Amino acid sequence: MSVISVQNPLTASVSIAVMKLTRDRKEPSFEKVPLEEALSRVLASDFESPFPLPPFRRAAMDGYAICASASTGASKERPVLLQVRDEIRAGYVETDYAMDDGIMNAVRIFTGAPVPLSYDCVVMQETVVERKSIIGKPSVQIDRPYPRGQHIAERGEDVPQGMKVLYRGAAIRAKEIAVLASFGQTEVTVYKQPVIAVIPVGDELTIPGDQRSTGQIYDANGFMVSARLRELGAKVIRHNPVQDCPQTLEAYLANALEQADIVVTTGGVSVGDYDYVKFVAENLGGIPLFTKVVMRPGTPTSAYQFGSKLLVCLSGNPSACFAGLELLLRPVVLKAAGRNEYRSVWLDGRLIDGIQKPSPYPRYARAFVYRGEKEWMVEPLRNDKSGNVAAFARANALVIIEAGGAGTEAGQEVRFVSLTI
Ligand SMILES: Nc1nc2c(c(=O)[nH]1)N[C@H]1C(S)=C(S)[C@@H](COP(=O)(O)OP(=O)(O)OC[C@H]3O[C@@H](n4cnc5c(N)ncnc54)[C@H](O)[C@@H]3O)O[C@H]1N2
Ligand code: MOO
Repeated sequence: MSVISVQNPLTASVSIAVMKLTRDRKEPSFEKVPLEEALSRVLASDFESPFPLPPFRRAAMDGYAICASASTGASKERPVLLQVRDEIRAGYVETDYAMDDGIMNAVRIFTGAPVPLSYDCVVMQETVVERKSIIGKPSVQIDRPYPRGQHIAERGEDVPQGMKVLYRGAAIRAKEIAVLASFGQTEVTVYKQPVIAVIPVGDELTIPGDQRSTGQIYDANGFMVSARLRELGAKVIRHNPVQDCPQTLEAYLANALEQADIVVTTGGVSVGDYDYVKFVAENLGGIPLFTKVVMRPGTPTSAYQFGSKLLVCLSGNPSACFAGLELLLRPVVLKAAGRNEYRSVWLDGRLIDGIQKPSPYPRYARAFVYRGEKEWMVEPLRNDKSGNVAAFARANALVIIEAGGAGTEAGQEVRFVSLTI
């Protein structure tokens, strides 16, 4: 029989619950993947630049490469005329020219092209007078002095060779892909993704595409949790809803715990006669980490340890499921994926509307946050009942309302967690 009773739950605050869930997550093992498949994965080692960037000295403007000293003393009244000896386009092989004896000259050059070492300055074409010549080479008229180094990007100026540019545990997004591509990488060493099984529980649940009978609803949580976990970098095994039957549930959980690193259930975790999830978890030998969280919605959220594996039981009410997913599951999944920053980031904002919902526990309400003139403005969503899935769409934050009292008034300073990754 259950050792954790309704009267005597193992209660945890949100921060303790997160600590219990994350503390034993070990560094994942790693694998190599092709560059384009590295998107949304996590770097498993620091990345050092194998060569300098830019890899050669290059022009930063379209114009002419000159020796800055050739322009010394140049003015409108006493312009300097330089013969244009050659043209260098982007993609040309890096070359050098021996300076013609005593002759000051220039080369036509374009942005991104290698600047020959004999030249130390690039002048923009708009600032000179270009002189065509019918016979012989064209020339360029310079009528002001230019500084050395102008419009030249030196080799290694952006990134010297051997510099750490990306760090282990960083999420790989488009900009990290750009860095790796810049250094010619075809493969990336990434952490293996955690495998997470998602099991919605409830006799009333059916799935889109199946016939829905009276009294049934479509499973929203299973799809929501699976999608979010994928966004967070997990490999997800989404199960269709399982009935409120202890034997069936036990078979599913036992199997899922074999296949996955983390198993997530939704629903069937409260105090009803047919809420079997906790009972089955204990029957299977799970060590309870907590069976109640000081939060609303999502109070019945529970978690069990099975050796190195975890079972996280989210509430069935979609908003409670959502709060548990963002506040408790997100940090665990990020850490299991190898991310070095996995904790929620709390920001301060100002409520633009009151939330008159008394609660003995801190309330985590869905909200829309936007930037005001000086601070973040927090707009609580209307009709934010536990089961109102439609209120999700606009939410981009969870705002915390302190426990006790009758709720919070407009104008109050509040803390919120942003729901972007
Ligand atoms: N006597 C008490 N009753 C309840 C208590 C309590 O303390 N004493 N707690 C309430 C609170 S708070 C919550 S939250 C719910 C949580 O119950 P469960 O987590 O066991 O969830 P269910 O009962 O299975 O479902 C609740 C609700 O959500 C709908 N649901 C369930 N799964 C899904 C899904 N996958 N997609 C969409 N909607 C889903 C379900 O049909 C119910 O309407 O318990 C209160 N009761
Ligand atoms: O706490 Mo329930 O979790 O109100 O929605």
